[in-house]
Amino acid sequence: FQYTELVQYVDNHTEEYVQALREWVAIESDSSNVLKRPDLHRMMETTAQKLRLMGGTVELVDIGEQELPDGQTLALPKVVTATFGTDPNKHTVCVYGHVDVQPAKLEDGWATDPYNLTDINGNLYGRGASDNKAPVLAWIHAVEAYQALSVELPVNVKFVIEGMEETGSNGLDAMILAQRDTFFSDVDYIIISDCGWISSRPALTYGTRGNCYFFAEVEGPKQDLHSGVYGGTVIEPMTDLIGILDTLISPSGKILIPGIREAVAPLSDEEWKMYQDIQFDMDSYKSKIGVTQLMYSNKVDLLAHRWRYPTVSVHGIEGAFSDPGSKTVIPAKVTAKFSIRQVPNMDPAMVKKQVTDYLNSVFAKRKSPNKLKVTMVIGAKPWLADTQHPLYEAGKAAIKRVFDVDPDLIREGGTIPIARTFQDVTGKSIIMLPIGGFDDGMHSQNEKMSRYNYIEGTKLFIAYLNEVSQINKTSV
Ligand SMILES: C[C@H](N)C(=O)N[C@@H](Cc1c[nH]cn1)C(=O)O
Ligand SMILES: [Zn+2]
Ligand SMILES: [Zn+2]
Repeated sequence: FQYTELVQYVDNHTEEYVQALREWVAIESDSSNVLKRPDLHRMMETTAQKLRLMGGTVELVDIGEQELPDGQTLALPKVVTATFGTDPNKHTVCVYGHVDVQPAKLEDGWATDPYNLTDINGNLYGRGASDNKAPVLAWIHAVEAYQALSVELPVNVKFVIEGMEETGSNGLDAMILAQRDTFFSDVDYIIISDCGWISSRPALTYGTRGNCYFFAEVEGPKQDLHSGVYGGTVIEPMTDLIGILDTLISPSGKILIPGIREAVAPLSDEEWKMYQDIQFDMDSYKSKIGVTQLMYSNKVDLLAHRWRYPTVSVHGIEGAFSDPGSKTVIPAKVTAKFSIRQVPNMDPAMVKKQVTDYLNSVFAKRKSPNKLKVTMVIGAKPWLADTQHPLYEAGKAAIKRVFDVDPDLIREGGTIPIARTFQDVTGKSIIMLPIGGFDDGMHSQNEKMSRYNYIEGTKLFIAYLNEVSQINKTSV
């Protein structure tokens, strides 16, 4: 294994890698904004072209259309698949990633233009830098380094890169099912690098939470009304909506929807011990996010509620007045967006019923003439891996080689909607091998990827491919 030469190659091409990330970040591939759909299509084509230029067998797979809330349809971004090597004597890994991003606007409070990658003290700031463009590029560059030095790839490498992850991976489940016996038939392992470390120590991730995302719409008068002229005479949709939202979770974080907490798998002694052993500084966590108090004051409770208990988050209210200034209006129709992170043994179909029944019953008690409509727009299941699997041993060995430390074994509080589908449909084992930093600010203002994590992460992927090739085919 020519590790030294490969690492040298990476170090010599750092500026090209940063430039590649700059070009990708410049594409506003926001999957939640229908107006940005042409940019998202361009992002998928750009990704495919990079892989084509490397000589991969590349396809842009049409996954159909998405239906919008107003009944119109919109073409989904195609999924990029690529294959490098088909040697039946080698393992085949499939690297999954996404190149769509969360929304970002300078006026949200970014210090720099979110779509112009900006290097400040070795940190590369830009929307999607960490989530998930740099990790996808790092994987591509890892394969490219082998090719450039004419070092034979130790495993066959496939890629599945999608453009709808941030809105629930619409269309990807069906594509995986359709290609289970073709593209995925020779895949041995799936690797995902779409999460971050928990500290400055590298980590391996063995679980993600799922997510059930809801819209709750309350509709009243036929148009917005002057609050001075009509206030006090109409039953306001916003008051109804805030009233029912306030019944979802208590101030101390207890979910009030009947049946939700009962479904959660209990914390085992072994888990408690694992969390206890993780080095995690509560004070630096607090100072990083700018709060003086957290929901829990001890490490185990905090990590458990971050990773393996459900939570309710309220994200926004469509139709509500939210601009600067002091408009005096009664909005006629408002739609709350909230989500409930899912953990074993919750079931999204059950959660949909529990939430809908509960909100309807709470709303009925208000005896309001307004109309409530509850819909679940995403129902992603949680995912959990067996950390005893050789994939994790390979991960530990690769991290030891590159960083000379033992990794943290962690879970991810966020959701990678497709992880569970990969597991259930293909039956293959999955590992999450993150390279994002603990303070990258994914989904937030000033998201960044450090040069260090990007470049050392590329080396980690190079080393990992070699470690996976050492897994004994008969031992798994
Ligand atoms: C962890 C991953 N990088 C991510 O950010 N996933 C999103 C996916 C999602 C879930 N519901 C809607 N989108 C997330 O966890 O928010
Ligand atoms: Zn992501
Ligand atoms: Zn994300």
